[in-house]
Amino acid sequence: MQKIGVLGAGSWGLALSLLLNEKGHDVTVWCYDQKEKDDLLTYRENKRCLPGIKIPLEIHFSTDYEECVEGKDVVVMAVPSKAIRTTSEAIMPYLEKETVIVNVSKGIEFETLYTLSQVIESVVPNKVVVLSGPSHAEEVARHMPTAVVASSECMVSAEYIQDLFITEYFRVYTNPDIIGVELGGALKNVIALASGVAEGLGYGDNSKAALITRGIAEIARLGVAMGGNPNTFGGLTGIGDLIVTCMSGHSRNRRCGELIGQGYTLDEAIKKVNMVVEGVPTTKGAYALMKKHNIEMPIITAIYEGLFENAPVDEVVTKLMCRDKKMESFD
Ligand SMILES: NC(=O)C1=CN([C@@H]2O[C@H](COP(=O)(O)OP(=O)(O)OC[C@H]3O[C@@H](n4cnc5c(N)ncnc54)[C@H](O)[C@@H]3O)[C@@H](O)[C@H]2O)C=CC1
Ligand SMILES: O=C(CO)COP(=O)(O)O
Repeated sequence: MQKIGVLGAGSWGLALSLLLNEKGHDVTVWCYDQKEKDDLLTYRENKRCLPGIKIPLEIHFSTDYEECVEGKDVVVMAVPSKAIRTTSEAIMPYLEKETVIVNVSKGIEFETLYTLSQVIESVVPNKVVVLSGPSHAEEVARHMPTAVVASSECMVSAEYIQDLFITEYFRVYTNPDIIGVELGGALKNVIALASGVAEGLGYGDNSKAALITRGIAEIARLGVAMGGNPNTFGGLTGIGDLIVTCMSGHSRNRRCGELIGQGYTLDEAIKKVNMVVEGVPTTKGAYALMKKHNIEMPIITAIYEGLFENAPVDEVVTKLMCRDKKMESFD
């Protein structure tokens, strides 16, 4: 039995806590505030983001970092990307040096343009593993077969986390290409916003197939420029996660885009989704990375202009479709 702290009591933190508890581990979940903790203790369910999933009594809840981090073998970071740095700083005094950190959050820190493992590593000296892939919490919590990837610069740590999480319904591969794995997981959320907008505008499956296919070309172009292995973008954390997020009714990013396509403002759409929509802050980071690496990313540019420069959606679509004609390329 391993002692595990899970930071974040939203849908993903809870789905992974359930899995680890089923495997016989001792799990303590850090809650953002007293109300989140009280509701979980009262209802043994998170009605906001995982309704209908009961949380067993063996899973503990706390708002105290010390209780969730000190003496743990593994600490799972499942807070929104914007809170990864402050959370890393807050847990630093309680972390033991052997504790392995698993980041399951997806995003880019805008101020530094770091991936989230880079943010964590800039604060704490511990080994960091990224767990990523096509994995909606709503399905994992219901034991629906899912396959993901554990990635780290330290393969011993990646294999430890592979063993920790693997079950008959949750298959975990390893991949040493941490930058490729993380960029795939972060950037797919921006393309999923675009897929949602297409849905909201009443477009069909052709449009979504085009966004997915050209979207992965953009993600891979940036990912390779930043040192990622091109093969990673054809795998679970690349095209796999992009497909599920662009197509699934569970996706928060796709839903947010759909609402925007239907005419809601960005703020209204985020409020209606009522869970973290990582594609929105990630669009800013992706756009800045595109400029920094001098790369062409037309879909990400279109989403940036639509979200942050108030470009009307129909103009954005026309601009995207009427660019100079060219040969199909995959790099
Ligand atoms: N929900 C899913 O199916 C999956 C989510 N992810 C990623 O996991 C991360 C968390 O997502 P969800 O669990 O869906 O989010 P959520 O919105 O359901 O919950 C996030 C949790 O983080 C904590 N939190 C909220 N605001 C905070 C803040 N300002 N500072 C510190 N903690 C805060 C709270 O405990 C909250 O319940 C995101 O980066 C998401 O992209 C990755 C794979 C699957
Ligand atoms: O990363 C995810 C699935 O792999 C979750 O995506 P959403 O945040 O869009 O629901």
